Amino acid sequence: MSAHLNAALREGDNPELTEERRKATFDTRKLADEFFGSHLARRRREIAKAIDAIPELHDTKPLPFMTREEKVEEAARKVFTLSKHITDIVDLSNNRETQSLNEMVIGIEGMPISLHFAMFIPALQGQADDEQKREWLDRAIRMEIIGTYAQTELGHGTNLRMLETTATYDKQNKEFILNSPTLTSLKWWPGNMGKSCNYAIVVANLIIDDKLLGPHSFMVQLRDENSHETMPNIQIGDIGPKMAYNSSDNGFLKLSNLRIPRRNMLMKHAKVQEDGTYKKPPHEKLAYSAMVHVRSHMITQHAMLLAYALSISTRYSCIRRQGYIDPKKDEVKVIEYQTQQHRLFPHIARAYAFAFAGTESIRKFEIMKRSLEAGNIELIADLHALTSGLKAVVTYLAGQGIEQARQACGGHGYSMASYMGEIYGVGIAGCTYEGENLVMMQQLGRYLIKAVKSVKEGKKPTGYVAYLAHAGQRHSLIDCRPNEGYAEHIRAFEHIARRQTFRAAERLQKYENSGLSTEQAWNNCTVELNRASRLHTRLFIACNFYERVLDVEDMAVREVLEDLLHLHLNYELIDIASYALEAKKIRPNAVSLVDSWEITDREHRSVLGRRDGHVYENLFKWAKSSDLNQNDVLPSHKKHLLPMMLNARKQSKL
Ligand SMILES: CCCCCCCCCC/C=C\CCCCCCCC(=O)SCCNC(=O)CCNC(=O)[C@H](O)C(C)(C)COP(=O)(O)OP(=O)(O)OC[C@H]1O[C@@H](n2cnc3c(N)ncnc32)[C@H](O)[C@@H]1OP(=O)(O)O
Ligand SMILES: Cc1cc2nc3c(=O)[nH]c(=O)nc-3n(C[C@H](O)[C@H](O)[C@H](O)COP(=O)(O)OP(=O)(O)OC[C@H]3O[C@@H](n4cnc5c(N)ncnc54)[C@H](O)[C@@H]3O)c2cc1C
Repeated sequence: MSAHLNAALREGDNPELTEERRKATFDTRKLADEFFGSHLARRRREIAKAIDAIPELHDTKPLPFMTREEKVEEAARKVFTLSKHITDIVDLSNNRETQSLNEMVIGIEGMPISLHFAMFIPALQGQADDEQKREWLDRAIRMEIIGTYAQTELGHGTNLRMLETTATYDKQNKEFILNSPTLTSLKWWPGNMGKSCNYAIVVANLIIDDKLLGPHSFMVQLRDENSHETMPNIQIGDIGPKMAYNSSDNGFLKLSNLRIPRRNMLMKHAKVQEDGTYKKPPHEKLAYSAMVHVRSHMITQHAMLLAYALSISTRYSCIRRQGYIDPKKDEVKVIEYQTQQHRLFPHIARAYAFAFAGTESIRKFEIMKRSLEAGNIELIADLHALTSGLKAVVTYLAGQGIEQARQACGGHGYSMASYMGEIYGVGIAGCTYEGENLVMMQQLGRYLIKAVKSVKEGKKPTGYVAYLAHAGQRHSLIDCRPNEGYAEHIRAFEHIARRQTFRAAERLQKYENSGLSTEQAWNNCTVELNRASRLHTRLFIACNFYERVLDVEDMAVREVLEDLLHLHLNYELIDIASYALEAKKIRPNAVSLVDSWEITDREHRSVLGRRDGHVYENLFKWAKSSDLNQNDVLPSHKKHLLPMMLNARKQSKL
């Protein structure tokens, strides 16, 4: 491809990176159109340009140099500034546009209205009836109120049925009385609940006439809308610093006989009438809709976190020279080492595969939402199974990829100048929030076991589990002939996933037949079941990648995506680094593959990943700007260490 077509080439860049960009065999803008979808790719460029023109939206100093209070304040300042411009910059109803704006301006460390957009609004959209939407949703969208989603408790998060917060209906006053009866029932973790929010959707166990009716959602006002002071009968605060996400004020909440009107229970599906008559929802798990919404959006978000880490380390690997391959020649760029390529390229392939899978999970969510609006609950189970598996596999593998990308930067990767520490901390939080990964795997496991049962009954499951009905078709890697095409790889993949799912199902059956209770038998098989879920999900990701590549029209882009697909399928199948052949093919395009993610320097917040490749001079600038360098001798040193040493010296002279 002729060099002038490469959109990432600029005058004055580090020549090491320019040399890489000149090798590109495709147009990075066209690949960006595939990665994000052409609409979002264009909008991201427009959003980045709009932000460039508003200096108040730029970082005042690098986030790693800020204290927690400064970070919280910086995020609040930016949210306030954004609120004046936001509707000129993005379409607020478009989650991915709004999310891109958030990542570019505020970054990944959290901000005071993350949960407001991620869960409070989606929960209202999914669970409030029309009258309730008129009362709260419009105000929430205009950001007159800020809300969060308060479900997890100090003692329980995963097992929702054991939540201890209660909402007892008082027929006489037509009110619910909310209580946190024990220490372990305190709400714990909800994002932005500590300091920022004035409302929360609180998930509590509904009790009517002493009858426990399970978790339901209630609108609770936490703080006065004018003074922002905590409301009576409520105790609230921040839970303290975390591994990452420290711009966010995750909080605790204690409710003591708090009375709220009957109509504060979200009543689109389940309803409580004035006389206390309870009407069940059409599907028991509709109250979990906000979680499914986030899970379906987490996949693209984690693909992006992986892309951040890989573009930092791939660019850096092309300006970092260390050691020799031929001792008679100059030191080489570390990207030339076979091990470096094996460390990075399979994860680059995964970042593309995850982004495509994420686009598909969002599409499926939208389809389910529309069909639910038409009164059809059939797609809920399929979507729950799909998003449970994807959420667990992608967050875990993205975490692994980010950590490999950090290690690929050597010592400088450990400095926060690389920003890898924060990307990793934020990435792996996804393994825990929205359902602990190994637990979510079991949710998919239940679905797979049902599919196996239906196959055994002679039925033919459709959709993502259709391949389970092809039992008996043996196909191992050894049957794969070179150049037989990707379909062969997919069939081998299907064989492995199917074999594992049947193995888990047979083991479960064996334990059940042996007289164990269903639950005990299940627990004895969960390692096998989770393996099946993992393989099923990785198969889904691979198939989706394959189908996606078939749709690409631009031949140069299609060719490089096929190289990545080939690498992905081999890597996934063999579960070890790919063959040298694929590595060699990817090598010339490595920088352009990451340039195609079009991550701006502002968004990256990484000295190592700078687009212009001028890393070393900027690392030195970074070091000079450290707070600790503002004084030659630190005040704390004068206070503690110096007296200690002086004292020690005095003692030795005595
Ligand atoms: C100005 C600038 C603007 C910028 C805006 C920016 C936008 C912001 C972006 C912010 C970005 C990032 C934010 C990050 C957000 C992080 C948020 C984190 C929030 C949270 O973590 S909230 C809490 C989440 N908690 C959980 O996930 C709990 C996990 N547990 C469960 O989900 C459940 O307990 C369970 C494990 C699923 C088990 O449930 P249960 O015991 O009820 O059910 P069973 O296991 O017995 O199964 C019975 C039956 O039900 C089916 N089922 C279960 N769940 C569902 C479901 N959700 N949908 C459908 N069906 C479900 C299950 O499959 C069984 O079916 P079967 O009987 O087998 O047929
Ligand atoms: C950054 C962050 C943000 C969060 N934001 C929010 C928020 O906004 N709102 C909110 O309500 N919550 C929030 N949470 C809480 C989060 O949703 C929970 O922590 C999460 O769902 C995991 O639940 P847990 O902490 O109870 O884990 P636990 O269930 O205690 O997990 C501990 C271990 O037990 C295992 N385990 C548990 N149950 C089973 C089982 N049935 N079978 C096998 N193994 C099992 C798990 O696999 C894990 O290894 C947040 C958490 C984090 C980290």
